[in-house]
Amino acid sequence: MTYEQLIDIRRALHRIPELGFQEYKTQAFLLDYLKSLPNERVEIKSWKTGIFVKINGINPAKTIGYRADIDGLPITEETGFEFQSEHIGQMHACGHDFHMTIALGILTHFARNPIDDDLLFIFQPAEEGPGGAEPMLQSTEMKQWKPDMITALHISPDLPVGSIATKPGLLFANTSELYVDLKGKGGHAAYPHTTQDMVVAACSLVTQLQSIVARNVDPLDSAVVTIGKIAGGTVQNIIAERARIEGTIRTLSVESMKKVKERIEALVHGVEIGYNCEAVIDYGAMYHQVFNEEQLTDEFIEFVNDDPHTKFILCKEAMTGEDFGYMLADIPGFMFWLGVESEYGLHHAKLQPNEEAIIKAVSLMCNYITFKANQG
Ligand SMILES: CC(=O)N[C@@H](CCC[C@H](N)C(=O)O)C(=O)O
Repeated sequence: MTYEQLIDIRRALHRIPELGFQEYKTQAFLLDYLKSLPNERVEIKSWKTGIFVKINGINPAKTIGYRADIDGLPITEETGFEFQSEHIGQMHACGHDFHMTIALGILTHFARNPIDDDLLFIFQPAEEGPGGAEPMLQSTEMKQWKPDMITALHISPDLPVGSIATKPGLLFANTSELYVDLKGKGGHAAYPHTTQDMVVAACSLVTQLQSIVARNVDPLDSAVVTIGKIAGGTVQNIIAERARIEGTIRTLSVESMKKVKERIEALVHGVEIGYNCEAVIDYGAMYHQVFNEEQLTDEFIEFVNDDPHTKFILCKEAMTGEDFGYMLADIPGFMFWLGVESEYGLHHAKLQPNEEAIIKAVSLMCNYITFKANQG
């Protein structure tokens, strides 16, 4: 595929971001493109709003897997691009338009130039939530076509174009969403003594939650408790009967996740008593940590280091979450960052990843997959 074709695909996908398990237009776009490929060796199976694509090898000894996530985020885009999102309130602000385009670029190369091994491309819905990797892993399609190794990339706005970063072992954190619904007794703004104000209770809870990382987690360990949304009340002169906070928890170990949740539960219970209200906690979706298999990752690092067009950066683990962690817990493989240098970061309305990174990633991964297939 040419540079221009890749850019056209990325921009077309960028226009139509959709939230988890609602990726209907995205799936239709991908299927349309896939059907245009030489079909002697290509098998396609839709799974919910995702897709499995198998490219049958000439003399397969193994199956190499490659996963791309396909969902967008509930953010109103502010890039001002001519190809800006057509879906108000939704944006590819985590680079999944890049991820899909790169996967299509690699896949197209091997559909036209088959190699010995079988290849499995996975276009996975709902990475941002509630999680598509785990159910896809359990699907009959995956059981039938299960790869022997698997890889995936994520764009990194912090790194320069032409660079790749990863590390063996732990790369991304364990995650859990967090929702707390508070219910008290609302009433007239002028009679607070007859009510239990859930705006005040929610604000107090958010402040108290900050003490968990500061005072309950070992400073040499790491954790994140972020509240991304707080909502409550109706108008300025009614005391709120209900409030809701929404957040996410990140830890580097399963034990720390357990401890952080215990502290959250204790603080929420304290708010129930202190503010005379009812509280319900829901942990929503939880993601397994991303843990890179050592041998394959070391080999990939060596491969990248030998590539004169790519700079390798050994990175630290990040508090990002990725449900690709479920696939890596079952199939040997690794994940890595792709440098796309953007002034604005992931999950920002002005994220502007540099498109030059797309063709570089396609070329690197075509070479890597060929190298793996040549190992027999
Ligand atoms: C790569 C990335 O940004 N992933 C998301 C995964 C979100 C998981 C879940 N919805 C949560 O918020 O816990 C991330 O925010 O790290």
